[in-house]
Amino acid sequence: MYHLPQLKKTTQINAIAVMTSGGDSPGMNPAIRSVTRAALNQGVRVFGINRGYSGLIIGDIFELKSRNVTNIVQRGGTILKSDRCEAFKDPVVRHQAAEILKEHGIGGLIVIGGDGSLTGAHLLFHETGIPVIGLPGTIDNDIYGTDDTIGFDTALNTALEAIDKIRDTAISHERIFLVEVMGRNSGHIASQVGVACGAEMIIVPEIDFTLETLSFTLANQRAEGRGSSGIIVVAEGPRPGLTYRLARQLEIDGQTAGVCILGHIQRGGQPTGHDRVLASCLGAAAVTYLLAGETDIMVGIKNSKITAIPLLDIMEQKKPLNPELVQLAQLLHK
Ligand SMILES: Nc1ncnc2c1ncn2[C@@H]1O[C@H](COP(=O)(O)OP(=O)(O)OP(=O)(O)O)[C@@H](O)[C@H]1O
Ligand SMILES: O=P(O)(O)OC[C@H]1O[C@](O)(CO)[C@@H](O)[C@@H]1O
Ligand SMILES: [Mg+2]
Repeated sequence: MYHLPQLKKTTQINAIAVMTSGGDSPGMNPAIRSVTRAALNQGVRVFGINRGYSGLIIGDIFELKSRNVTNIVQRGGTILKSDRCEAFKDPVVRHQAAEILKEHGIGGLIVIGGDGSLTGAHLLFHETGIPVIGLPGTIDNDIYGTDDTIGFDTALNTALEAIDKIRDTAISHERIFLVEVMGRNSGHIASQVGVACGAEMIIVPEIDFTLETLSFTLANQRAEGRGSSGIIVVAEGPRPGLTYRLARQLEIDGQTAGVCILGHIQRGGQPTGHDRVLASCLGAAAVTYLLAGETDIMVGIKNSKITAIPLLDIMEQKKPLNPELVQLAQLLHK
């Protein structure tokens, strides 16, 4: 069980805002609920910002009452909606956003999102002085400084449910399937999904490869007689179409493989119990930190403890992938 921070309210903040930004993730709703109710219980007003930074810069802001977050703890997606907002990368626009927050009397902002969203939050504080607290809300689990992110566990289980079904067909028809999971810049989903589904091979952007060597390795594994069917988990990576390119290479080399792109199914659905508890604890902790005068931090999990990590670290450092998982999957498949 996580222990919540025991800090007293030391600021004069009497209104805060909350938003979700970047790709949605299952667990954003319980996080919004927790932030809202934790603040209201301390006599602090709460404002919801629609569509992340896109809503902030046009003042799409409304007051959240306790009833607005009723019955959302179990719901996927985000009641506040989410977006990617190119305009927020402009410092002039960030200054305009700060003015809008001040006009509403908002003394602090809680941003639930991925590494990009938290970078935006850091810059907003750094340039305008608006206190910000980040919450790690992304299925990618690619945020430096936290072992876990809200939505990762649900996405992992959604992918596994799909892959277990694909494996039934793979076994029946003695076929190989290349299954693409999300992760444009990181292989955290792929590596954990790969181990958990018993994949024959895991392909991630953090580990260099060429299509030719992958195809060659697979051909060798086949030659060693490692079963007539198989699942290869591929992280989508930065260039769209990787999984199809790999299938084509296999075909050139005389092998055949089916392709399944899991896509946005991984971002939807009811959050797991794990993600609901994580979101509820981190949401309440974010409010505690903000009202105690902390700013420019993300509230995350390190070694099973709730921890505050400077947003600057998140912006400057990349979370390393544990290559042992990729090797373990291969070892366990032998
Ligand atoms: N360097 C930056 N400066 C200012 N704002 C940024 C910056 N990077 C990202 N943002 C803001 O955060 C938004 C979301 O970022 P991004 O698309 O990287 O997703 P994310 O938050 O990392 O979530 P995920 O990767 O889970 O989809 C961007 O559209 C932009 O509004
Ligand atoms: O289709 P969209 O919304 O751009 O999202 C795709 C990206 O978002 C993520 O799913 C994270 O939310 C990445 O893994 C993926 O590359
Ligand atoms: Mg990201």
